[in-house]
Amino acid sequence: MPTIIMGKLASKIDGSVRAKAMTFLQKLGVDDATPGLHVEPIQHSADPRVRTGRVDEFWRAVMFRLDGDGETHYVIHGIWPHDDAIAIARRVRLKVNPINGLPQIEEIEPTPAPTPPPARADKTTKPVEPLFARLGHERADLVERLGLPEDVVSQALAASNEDGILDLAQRHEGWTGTILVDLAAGDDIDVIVQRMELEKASSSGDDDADVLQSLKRPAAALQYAFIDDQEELRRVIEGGDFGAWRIFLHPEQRRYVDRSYSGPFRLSGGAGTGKTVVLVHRARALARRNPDARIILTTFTTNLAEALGDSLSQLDPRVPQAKALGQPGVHTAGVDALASAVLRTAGRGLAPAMRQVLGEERSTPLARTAPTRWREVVESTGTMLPWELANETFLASEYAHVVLPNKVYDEVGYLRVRRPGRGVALDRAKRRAVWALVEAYRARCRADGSLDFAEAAAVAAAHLAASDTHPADHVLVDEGQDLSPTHWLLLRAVVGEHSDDLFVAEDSHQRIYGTRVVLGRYGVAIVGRSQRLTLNYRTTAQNLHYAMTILAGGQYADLQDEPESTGYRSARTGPAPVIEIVESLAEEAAVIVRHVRTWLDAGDPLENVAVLVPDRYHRDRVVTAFTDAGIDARAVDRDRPPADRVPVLTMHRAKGTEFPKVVLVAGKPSPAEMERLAMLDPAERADTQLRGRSLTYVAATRARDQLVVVQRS
Ligand SMILES: Nc1ncnc2c1ncn2[C@@H]1O[C@H](COP(=O)(O)OP(=O)(O)OP(=O)(O)O)[C@@H](O)[C@H]1O
Repeated sequence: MPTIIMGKLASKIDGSVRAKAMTFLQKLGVDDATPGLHVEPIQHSADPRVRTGRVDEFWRAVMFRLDGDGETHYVIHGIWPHDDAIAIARRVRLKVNPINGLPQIEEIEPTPAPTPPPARADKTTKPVEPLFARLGHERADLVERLGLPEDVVSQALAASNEDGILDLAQRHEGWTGTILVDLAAGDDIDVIVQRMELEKASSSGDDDADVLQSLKRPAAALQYAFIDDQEELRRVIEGGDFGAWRIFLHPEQRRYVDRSYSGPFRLSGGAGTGKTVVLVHRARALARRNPDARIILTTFTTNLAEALGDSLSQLDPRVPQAKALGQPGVHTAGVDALASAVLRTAGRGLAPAMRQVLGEERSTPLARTAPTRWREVVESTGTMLPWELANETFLASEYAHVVLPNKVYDEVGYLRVRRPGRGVALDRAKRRAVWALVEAYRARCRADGSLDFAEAAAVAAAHLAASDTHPADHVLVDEGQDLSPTHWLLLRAVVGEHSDDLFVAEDSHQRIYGTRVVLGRYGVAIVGRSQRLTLNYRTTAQNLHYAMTILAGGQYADLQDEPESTGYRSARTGPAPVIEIVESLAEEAAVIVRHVRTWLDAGDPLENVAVLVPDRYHRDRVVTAFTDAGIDARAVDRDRPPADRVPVLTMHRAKGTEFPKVVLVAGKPSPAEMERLAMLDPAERADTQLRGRSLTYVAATRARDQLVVVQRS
């Protein structure tokens, strides 16, 4: 039975021919002599291995037949109308690049590349030096060390700016385009050689076997996928460009998916760099390696966990998804739901853990304390603390970062405990006063029997640690920057300390909940096992530049307390973001409706367009404005974004989503918020402001192609 190797170009077939292409490839994968397929060589072709096949009376597939490893393989190059297909089949040749060992398609009479318009002679300005010259990239290195084709190098060396290079990269799929993007970002040649695992190919004397070998190299996976079975074939064809993440992984992504680590591993990377894609692939890889393994895929919220579960099913519906914690397969759940599952299973056995963490028991540990409880306590309890400490932001954070992780349950314990990284120093008197408020808080919780979210995770962690049972073999965490200390204690207790125990994806620029955490303080020792992704797959270079300006100047640190770097690049270009300044809420609504209507009139389906707003108040106003304008829109809360309406989401809810076109309402803090900020201690205030910027960054990076930002003057 021939093996099908799908090229990325071939996976982007015209929608009208998908079903027929599927039937053709299915039959080819069973027997290439099946009547009707007409798999035929082409006379006078540049490559004797080239074949065409009949998809229907109009469409033909262009392929290369390789007979290596004792089997027949077909590399599917693309599907075109009959005459085009014959012309293409005559001039293409599949070979191994002698410098970098990767598969390369050469065109004997290449279609002339569009020549950039000549720079207008302007005597007043100096001619712009091309980008690669400015970056110090030289022809010899590009050709002889990276293996880039001569004609591509000539065009790259002539490009005056990043846009020119990105345009060129978009015309060259696979390793060529990826290397061009890296070069435009200023990467060193050696770094690229190492990252892409480029290496001269040694010849075995059998050309077909050599090409097959090159197709198996990690960087070849950017462009070619070996199809295991019919189900996989269907997913590649139906997924088209949007499904590329399922099949064509970057060699770096592939490495993080497959590699084994001796302990916790951390993968950082900006918005849209494919962290979630790595996690989902890794969950599948772990499940395939050991079908009995109990794998947890977790994140901060239930909505995000649902999206992870959906992605896993899209990647591979055959991966067993475990319904409950502790079962074999992949169990996907929000981290607070995991805590609740541990508490539920423990039942009456929880009492010792509650006493250990809180010094007391709670009657209904499955009930969660109202989030307003700290405010009620501050408002109803007299205290000598200054207002910058007697507020819910400081107290909730002190409780979650110091009191609970250290299992402090009396004043003596609190007077002694270390408070690293808390920013605000507390003398003895202030500590006593803080503890009095903690006692008041606990008394109220005792009265209604509930645990708050941070307590629930702490108690669940203590219970597991005491029982010395680990309900998981591998834990994969997304949005790690948002998890609180007791979440980490819980995850550390859920899985034993062994290889591939914890794999954490995070982006400190996207921390929008809670206070910064340093993992090493909660038993998660990453040391030396940490890497970063930098290639943004989602956002155009223009939108990415805009999003990065939101972060400029902010002091961000990662989960290992190191300054977070940026240096992200995008492989796509598009229009510059549009910034609209408005003076009133009414004008804001009118501008939003106008942009959305323009997109819809141009043929965008409703679900391609999303509006992101600061809060629920704005959200409901925007939905009403759409309804008044006769546009179907829907406020998205706990449910998934609808398929047939314009979704309107708060920026918090937008985390983990993406849309081709986005209107972002940047908002302005309300007077009440300004007042709340002014009351905070300077360290807490700076952190709250940093989170605000992160929220806008998260929202701006949800746009794939076009972004409109609406700001109040
Ligand atoms: N190898 C790939 N080929 C094509 N598309 C990819 C690839 N990897 C990721 N993508 C696409 O890039 C987009 C961003 O990926 P993903 O959501 O994994 O990024 P992320 O780093 O988790 O982003 P965020 O932090 O913003 O949530 C998605 O549309 C995904 O399908």
